[in-house]
Amino acid sequence: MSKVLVSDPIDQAGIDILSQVATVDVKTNLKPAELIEIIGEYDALMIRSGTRVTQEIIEASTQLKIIGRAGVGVDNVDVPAATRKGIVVVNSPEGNTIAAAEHALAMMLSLSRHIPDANASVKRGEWDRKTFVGAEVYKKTLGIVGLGKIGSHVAHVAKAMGMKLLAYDPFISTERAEQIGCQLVELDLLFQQADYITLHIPKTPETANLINAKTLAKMKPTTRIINCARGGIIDEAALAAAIKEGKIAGAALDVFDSEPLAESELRSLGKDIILTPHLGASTAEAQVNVAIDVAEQIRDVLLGLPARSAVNIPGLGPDILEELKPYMQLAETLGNLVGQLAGGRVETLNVKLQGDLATNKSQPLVVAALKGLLYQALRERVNYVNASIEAKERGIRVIETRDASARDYAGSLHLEATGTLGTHSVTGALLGDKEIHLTDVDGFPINVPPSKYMLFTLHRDMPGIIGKLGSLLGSFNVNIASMQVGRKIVRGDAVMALSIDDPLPDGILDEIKQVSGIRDAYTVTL
Ligand SMILES: NC(=O)C1=CN([C@@H]2O[C@H](COP(=O)(O)OP(=O)(O)OC[C@H]3O[C@@H](n4cnc5c(N)ncnc54)[C@H](O)[C@@H]3O)[C@@H](O)[C@H]2O)C=CC1
Ligand SMILES: O=C(O)CCC(=O)C(=O)O
Repeated sequence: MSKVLVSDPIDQAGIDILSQVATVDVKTNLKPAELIEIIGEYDALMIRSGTRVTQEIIEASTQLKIIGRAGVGVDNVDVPAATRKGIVVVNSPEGNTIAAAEHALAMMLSLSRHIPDANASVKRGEWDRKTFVGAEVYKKTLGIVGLGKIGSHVAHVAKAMGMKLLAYDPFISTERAEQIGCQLVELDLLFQQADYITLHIPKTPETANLINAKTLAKMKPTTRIINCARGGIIDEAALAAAIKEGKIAGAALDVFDSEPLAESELRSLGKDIILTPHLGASTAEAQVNVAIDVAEQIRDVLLGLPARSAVNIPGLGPDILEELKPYMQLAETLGNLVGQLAGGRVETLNVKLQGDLATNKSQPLVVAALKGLLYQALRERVNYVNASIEAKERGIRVIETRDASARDYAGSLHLEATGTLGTHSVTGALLGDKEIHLTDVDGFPINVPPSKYMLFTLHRDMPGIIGKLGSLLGSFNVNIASMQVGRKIVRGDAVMALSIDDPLPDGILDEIKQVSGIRDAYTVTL
């Protein structure tokens, strides 16, 4: 019989499902070394946010087939390490949506009416009606950052409370925002106008410290901020200072840079701040939902069936999966790349399956390309199951074509996306021992393996331009790992693809675009 380790508190409904097919051990509060010691015995691991599944733990496993996260965020799992070992990672993308949205709304109202402090004062035996005069949310402006599942539900309820809704989400179309009753605006305008700001975004390099001293300075002295998304999106020291100095009115936080929250200035801000210990998903209903959702997937995978919300490996039959697996990664990488070249708000994605890939069996590659395209917006929350639905909800038109006659490589994939930065295309194939290569960018032939940080330029093919770009990057201490130029005719237009060792520091892209002969420049992180 298979063995499942449950290392965080999980609702009994989940344990009951697992027990149908496996011996279940519930061992919570394990230290990393203890988990490493015992993980070799288990076929499946079920967690919430308390267990950090590091590369070391994954490497110590010998028969682990699946890691199930009873919740949304899989940021406590080293997903790439699991993928390398062929371990499926699943989550419950929607099981706690309502719980988290309601927590954010409860935080907004509690903060406005000082409920936690008023309650504490009555319980101390006081009757103070002056200190706790609050503010109404009716007719106030709510700025929603991140209009995904939770942000949309918050919008729905806030609208019913008579609030005016502004939203910022670079991956959502204006039409979709309007359907939800929100006006899509730029972030600065939202910061300037909102009376309440609620965050519903993943923590990514782009969103880390999004609320900082500079952005706090743009807000009104009456603004209140709610964060039930992820710690680290707010610079906590800057937030504490802004509240203390009266630059904003207050904040309600459920998540923190480091959890549990240690010594912190945030604790000393009285009624202007509410702190809860990551309770967004902690409702009886959500815990039953996520436990059942994830336990069912673990049960299915242990029975050899596909998982419905796999974050990393699709739920395909083993023979198809074996054949397509290397191409799935190619499709995801190209989707991620073309999405960034086209700008966040992609309207159309053309996927052309070429050569040996021009068959019906390759259809999952279209889904993989969409998963890659949506990665910048949804991170680990996009999977092979929800990618098409998420794309549809975002108004992305997907056009799929096949060309068996394209024979430059055995099989290749051509993606073209139209977004805020115009129309861009990339082609890729697998070379040698299945290494991914970009073979074309915007119609210019190249041959480079993609790397984590890349810079692309469209320029005139003329003497000295490569040197100028190299010196400019050197002056900012940016190290070039490799560089290749693709051109169709000598001294015509050309594309340069550079792999760089680190992300491009802020502001350099604009300087690159000023270099004479360079028409455009794009930077991507893969
Ligand atoms: N406090 C808690 O217990 C819980 C917290 N969460 C967290 O709440 C957050 C939102 O979750 P969902 O709504 O389910 O996710 P979702 O994936 O449905 O929505 C996230 C939205 O953020 C947008 N986004 C991505 N990058 C952005 C950026 N740079 N600026 C603005 N928008 C951006 C995406 O386009 C997407 O629409 C996640 O961080 C999740 O981990 C979720 C459940 C419980
Ligand atoms: O498991 C929990 O309580 C945390 C929920 C959460 O943050 C998530 O699902 O992303």
